[in-house]
Amino acid sequence: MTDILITNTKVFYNNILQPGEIQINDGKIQRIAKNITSADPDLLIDAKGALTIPAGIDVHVHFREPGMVKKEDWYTGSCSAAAGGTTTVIEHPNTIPPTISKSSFNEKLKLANRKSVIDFGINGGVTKNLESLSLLWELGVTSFGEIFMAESTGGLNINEEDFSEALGIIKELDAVACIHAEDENIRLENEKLLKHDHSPNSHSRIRSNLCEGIAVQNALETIAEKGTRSHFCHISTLDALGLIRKEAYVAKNEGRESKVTCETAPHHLFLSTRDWDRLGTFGKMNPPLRDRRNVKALMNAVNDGTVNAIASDHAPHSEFDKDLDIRSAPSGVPGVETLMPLMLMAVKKNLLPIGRMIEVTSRNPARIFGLDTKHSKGVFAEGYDADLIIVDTHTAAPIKADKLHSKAGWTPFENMDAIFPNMTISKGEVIWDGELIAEKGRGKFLEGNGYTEKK
Ligand SMILES: NC(=O)N[C@@H](CC(=O)O)C(=O)O
Ligand SMILES: [Zn+2]
Ligand SMILES: [Zn+2]
Repeated sequence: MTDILITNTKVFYNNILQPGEIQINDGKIQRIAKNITSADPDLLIDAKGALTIPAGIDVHVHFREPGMVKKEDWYTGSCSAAAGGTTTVIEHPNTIPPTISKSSFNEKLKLANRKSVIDFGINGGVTKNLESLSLLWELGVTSFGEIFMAESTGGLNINEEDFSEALGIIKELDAVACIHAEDENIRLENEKLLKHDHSPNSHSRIRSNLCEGIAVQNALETIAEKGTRSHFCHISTLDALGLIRKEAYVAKNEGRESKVTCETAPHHLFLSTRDWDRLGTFGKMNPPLRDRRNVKALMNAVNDGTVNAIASDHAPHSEFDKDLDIRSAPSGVPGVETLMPLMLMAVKKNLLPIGRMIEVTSRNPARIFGLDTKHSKGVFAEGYDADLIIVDTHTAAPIKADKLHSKAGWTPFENMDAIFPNMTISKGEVIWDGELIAEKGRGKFLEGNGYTEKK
């Protein structure tokens, strides 16, 4: 008995796009072949020539629960992901309370278990709680961070000494440190210099290219000293890319695997400082919008392998909260639902090949955080989770906030063309087909590598 058979589809398999059929059993991909005649499926999906590719794994989202459910919660955040073709997320710790202790972790886990419609990991926060990191690791956090080197939403930034000590502990645990790399001193200095300039784009100048570059450079020194596997969040500048590229090059020459990976966000790939006029304070995020030179370099870096993953940094804030002076408005933009649609659109525009898109939206995110080996995620092959989307690449349409499912109710990508999935399948279950058909709480917690069964 077969649960699902997808026919009349195209798959990216053995490095080429080709016609195929996919058989799904017990939530897993059972077979991928040209023709599967033996199956007797419960559900036959005729894709009518559309593409079937791995669903997104978004390793950087903020679902705001507990503490800020007016902005988002685990149900709306995960529904938003599902409707945009993402079936796995890793949620970051700057909630209220922040996820920095056993009790705050358990509180978040309970809420997520009750509400999430997709599978999820939870990251452990790193502040003054250095003595709690090993316990958080045993409780099952996916990785640590984002570790804030500078102030951002939630005020969890830490000083250099704690940063260095934290990386030492994370190395001992053999976990991954996710790093928000901006330099707090440079930020403060620039803020002082620009104290009379309250134009929205002053935010890009306060958190300058140098502000990110210096932070990445300092972090790389600590990483080299401690030997910690580290993942840079939302990289946005040429300067940072240069440093990360160099580290990868040196590692290769020395015949070792680099300990460093990085992600960039769709808002850094598809928006620029030109959008300040259109967006005003709604374009405020950390790190900030960059000029066209940086934006171009980022897409090149996605193609040449320097950028390993695309993650949304989904940071929902209400319109009411955003509608303030540039200094007072909170930083962050929603994006979990538009990540895959924008990346598919980029493929259509020949900005990157489909194979590379699949690598940066599912294969690499799974690999970096061990979701492939431990949880059968992010590999389009027999025996792996059937987390798939069916997309018709001819159906580009403008993004409209009122069609999205986040509580934010707005998007910085309004009216930009994107390709939304016709169908999202999570572990062999159709959870989106133009309508959400996912049961609240069906999503499963993906324990991290340090998880030890409670006795
Ligand atoms: N990116 C942002 O500007 N904001 C994020 C936090 C973060 O990722 O720094 C948020 O949680 O709002
Ligand atoms: Zn951040
Ligand atoms: Zn973030």
